[in-house]
Amino acid sequence: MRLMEDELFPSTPGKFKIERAHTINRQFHRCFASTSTMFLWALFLIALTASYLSFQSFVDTSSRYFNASWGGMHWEKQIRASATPRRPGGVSVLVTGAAGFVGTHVSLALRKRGDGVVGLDNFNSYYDPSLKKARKALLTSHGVFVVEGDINDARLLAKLFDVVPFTHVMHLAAQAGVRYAIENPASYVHSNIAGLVTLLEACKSADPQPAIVWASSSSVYGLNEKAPFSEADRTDRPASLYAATKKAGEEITHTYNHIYGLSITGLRFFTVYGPWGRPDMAYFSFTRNILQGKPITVYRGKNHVDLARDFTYIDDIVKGCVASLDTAQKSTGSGGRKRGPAQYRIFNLGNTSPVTVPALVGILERHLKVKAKRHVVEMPGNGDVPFTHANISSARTELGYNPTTNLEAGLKKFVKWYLSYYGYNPRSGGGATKASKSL
Ligand SMILES: O=C(O)[C@H]1O[C@H](OP(=O)(O)OP(=O)(O)OC[C@H]2O[C@@H](n3ccc(=O)[nH]c3=O)[C@H](O)[C@@H]2O)[C@H](O)[C@@H](O)[C@H]1O
Repeated sequence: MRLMEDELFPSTPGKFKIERAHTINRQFHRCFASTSTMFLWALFLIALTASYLSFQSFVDTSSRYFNASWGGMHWEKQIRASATPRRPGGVSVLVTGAAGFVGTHVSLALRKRGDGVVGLDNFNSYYDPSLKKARKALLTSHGVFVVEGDINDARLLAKLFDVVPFTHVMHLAAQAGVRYAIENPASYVHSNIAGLVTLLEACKSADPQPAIVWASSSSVYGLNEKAPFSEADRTDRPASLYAATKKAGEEITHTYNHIYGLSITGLRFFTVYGPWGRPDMAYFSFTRNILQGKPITVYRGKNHVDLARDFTYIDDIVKGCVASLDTAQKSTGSGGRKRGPAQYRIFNLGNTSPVTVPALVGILERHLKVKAKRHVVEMPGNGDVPFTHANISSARTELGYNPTTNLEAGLKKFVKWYLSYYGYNPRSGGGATKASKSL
């Protein structure tokens, strides 16, 4: 085997060879010297890149910190102040979806009687976020602090429970709307399944564990034909993905109740309407179109049967929500472990008197004093059910729930609010022209 030395010092001695050997030797040292210089340069470049990257990450972290909509001592102080009850025996409630329709009303009702309330809302653009901002402004004016954040943000939830020992969670954040699920199915999984689980994980780990009251839906009855709908009826035939995610929510909350001892109350809301309502709902969009002289599409069921809903006025729903909070027993777990069986309830919150969609349009025409341009079409197969009708005897017995507002009276209040909020200008129905400060 030839050694490297043999290459440099060939076996036959001679001047040339010796000189050549010296030359090679010099080249070797030069080469070695340049390699070590390169090595130093490489080291220098690596160090430079590393300092640049760590500086970048420092800038990123700092800007995230400074741009974050939550966190910091001032923020924590605001959260604590908002969560502190102002009456003896008052409760401290985290309301998710607080800038939503039901969330705003429930938060205000709790605040007005002296409970501590902190709101959480992601202000997504499913419908006009300016309406959500106006609701937030209303809450702020009543001393309710609303955090801008998502129920999927586990860090934020952990922080909120770290700052405040909430006694209750009123979980109203959700992707609502029956027919929109055809367009954006993932949003239902994101909010109604993944978001719910993230919230329950935070609640289960919180110390103390809060009692949870949350919004299920009348839509879980799906293709049920037995009327009125009772809590014990079948709910395994949902007609829309929305309904399926709400039904899944009932199963998921049951699991957390069973494993971790979380106190759970699920409320099946029946087509809730009223002031500060949701623009995607029929009564709201019909009002806008009627005032703008645009046609409205009225769906009709099979064999020309009118569709009907057990429309429920917001004030009645709020009473049901508050009564649910008041009658909720404490969760039994701690440190993420169940210590005993916990309460699990499901209630219908409806009005018990279904009204057909054409009759709803008739009431709106009277209150608005404008005739609607009705465009009647067959109900598309996109998740709608022909009718809903609540049996509310359980809620009556256990919550003292007693709805008192019929559709005629409720829509009168809605129209009054609509005109005060959007103004009489028929072109302004899509955006706020003035924000009312009262309900
Ligand atoms: O109780 C619930 O669990 C749900 O209530 C609500 O759903 P729905 O009862 O479907 O209300 P909503 O859309 O106002 O349609 C009312 C009627 O108008 C008909 N309808 C609707 C739109 C239209 O353009 N034309 C029409 O005839 C339509 O066919 C229907 O017959 C909530 O949106 C939902 O989030 C959920 O909470």
